[in-house]
Amino acid sequence: MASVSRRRARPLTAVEAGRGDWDLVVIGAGSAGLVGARTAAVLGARVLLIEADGFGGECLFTGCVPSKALIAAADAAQDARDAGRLGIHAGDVRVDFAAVMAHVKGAIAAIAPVDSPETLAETGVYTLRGRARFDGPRSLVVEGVGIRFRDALVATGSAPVVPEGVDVLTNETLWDLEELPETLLVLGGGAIGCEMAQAFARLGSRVTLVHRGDRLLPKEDPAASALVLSALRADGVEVRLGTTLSGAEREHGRTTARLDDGTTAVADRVLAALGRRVDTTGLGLDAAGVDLDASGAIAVDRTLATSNPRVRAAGDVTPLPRFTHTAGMFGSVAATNAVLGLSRRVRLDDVPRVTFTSPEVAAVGVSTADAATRGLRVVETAHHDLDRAIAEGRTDGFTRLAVDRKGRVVGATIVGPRAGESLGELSTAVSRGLTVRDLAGVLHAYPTYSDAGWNAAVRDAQGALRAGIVASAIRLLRRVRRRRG
Ligand SMILES: Cc1cc2nc3c(=O)[nH]c(=O)nc-3n(C[C@H](O)[C@H](O)[C@H](O)COP(=O)(O)OP(=O)(O)OC[C@H]3O[C@@H](n4cnc5c(N)ncnc54)[C@H](O)[C@@H]3O)c2cc1C
Ligand SMILES: NC(=O)c1ccc[n+]([C@@H]2O[C@H](COP(=O)([O-])OP(=O)(O)OC[C@H]3O[C@@H](n4cnc5c(N)ncnc54)[C@H](O)[C@@H]3O)[C@@H](O)[C@H]2O)c1
Repeated sequence: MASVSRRRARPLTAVEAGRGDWDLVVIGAGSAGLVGARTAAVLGARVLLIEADGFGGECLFTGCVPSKALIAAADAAQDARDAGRLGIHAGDVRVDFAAVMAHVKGAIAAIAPVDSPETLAETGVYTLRGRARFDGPRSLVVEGVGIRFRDALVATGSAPVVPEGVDVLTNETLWDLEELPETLLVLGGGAIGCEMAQAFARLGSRVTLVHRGDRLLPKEDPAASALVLSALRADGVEVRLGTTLSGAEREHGRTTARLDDGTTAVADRVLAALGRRVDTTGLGLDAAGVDLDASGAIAVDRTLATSNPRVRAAGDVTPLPRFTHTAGMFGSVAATNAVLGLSRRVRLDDVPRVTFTSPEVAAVGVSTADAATRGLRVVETAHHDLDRAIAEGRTDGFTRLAVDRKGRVVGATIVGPRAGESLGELSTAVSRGLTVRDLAGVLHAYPTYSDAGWNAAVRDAQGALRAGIVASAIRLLRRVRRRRG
């Protein structure tokens, strides 16, 4: 055992790292790698975390944090414009884009210290800045220095898909904008496309969104897609469905995009939100004996093992659901399995997801749209019937639960303000196999958006009282009570 790992954890040079005797080497300090490394350290392992760029990864620098900070500013602008509907007149709304971007950068700066090498050292994680490449099944190289490991966790993330030959912004470059584009063309109607199209429209850009599918957010309940489409159009976004980019020319600082339906769209800037690709070129996976799947992602089983039993993978580099919370949870499971020699499996049937449009779309488990084909029933509260939504004048939404034959909640979709906050309870229900009766029996504070799921559960539980053995028991008790006078 080399000298470094007996001392207190700290940032290392490659030469120092090369002298270590590592239980676990983690490649990539994004959500998966950070949580994986911290978990390993908590379990007492000698763990080295290697990062080529910024400790914090995509979520912190180019993903969740900047996008949600921008959305907060955009929503503030829209709330001010919209306040007239409640009798409040704020006057003309002026957007200071430089200040908005300063807020975005401030949010990143405020969170960054949590993921810094110094903070990681306090939790027992050694760190190394540099790009890692495997040169064998139990070894890798950073800056020409060989580092041996007992186990490794690959958490190197993904990159945006970009159309060939078109000058586009992506989530990696969007945050360098110094001026609000007067016109913006957004390609793709998934989470990034919808969130950013609405945010830029609310900040004052004229936005066109081009999506090849026939509905936005194709992974969600179609009723949610329809509400988001209406909301985007109400915010002034021109949404073109069922078409895609076939080519583009850039002249005089503007892009003319040709679409395959024969139309064109002209914009100052184009944002590509076309999904993700995994690029493991340069990672030496051949030398490590780690196989890829057909999409180019690292193939893993549910224990997050790769084809090399000493190498695990987690986060966007795998084909599993690509979110910060899955990256973190799966990174932790992979690290636990590596450090303790366990085979804990990750679950995919209770993964929650939230799209931060206005209204938000939050879902967990089985899609409520698939309920009928799976023999499930759907119980629902339309937000037109929800007192909190009525009080706020935000009734375009619903809360739907998919329920199996045993009464267990196996899926949910919520569309409405703060839907992501209401989802936690329904995620617990799906994850822990709770029934609608369990939910109905929990007192909920009034008036809240989480009332919607509760009300649906109460109605459903009351329905059950009118049938079968429970109804017979109730009738009997009623009769006995009457006889007693
Ligand atoms: C605009 C946008 C908004 C998003 N919003 C949300 C959201 O609201 N909620 C949500 O849950 N998810 C969101 N996501 C998804 C989320 O950001 C990702 O799923 C998550 O960050 C993936 O984490 P990761 O650890 O797998 O990869 P990453 O965070 O990409 O980390 C990989 C790290 O590996 C490093 N690396 C790569 N190769 C090497 C190498 N050879 N050697 C050393 N280091 C290397 C990289 O520099 C990087 O830091 C969003 C994504 C985008 C793009
Ligand atoms: N709130 C969140 O949790 C959140 C927010 C943003 C991003 N993310 C994650 O980031 C990742 C990337 O998001 P994304 O929105 O880029 O990907 P996505 O795969 O969710 O959506 C891309 C959409 O673009 C469409 N598309 C693809 N090629 C097209 C083309 N040539 N022309 C027109 N449309 C085309 C696809 O049909 C798809 O629906 C996802 O894994 C997502 O989960 C999550």
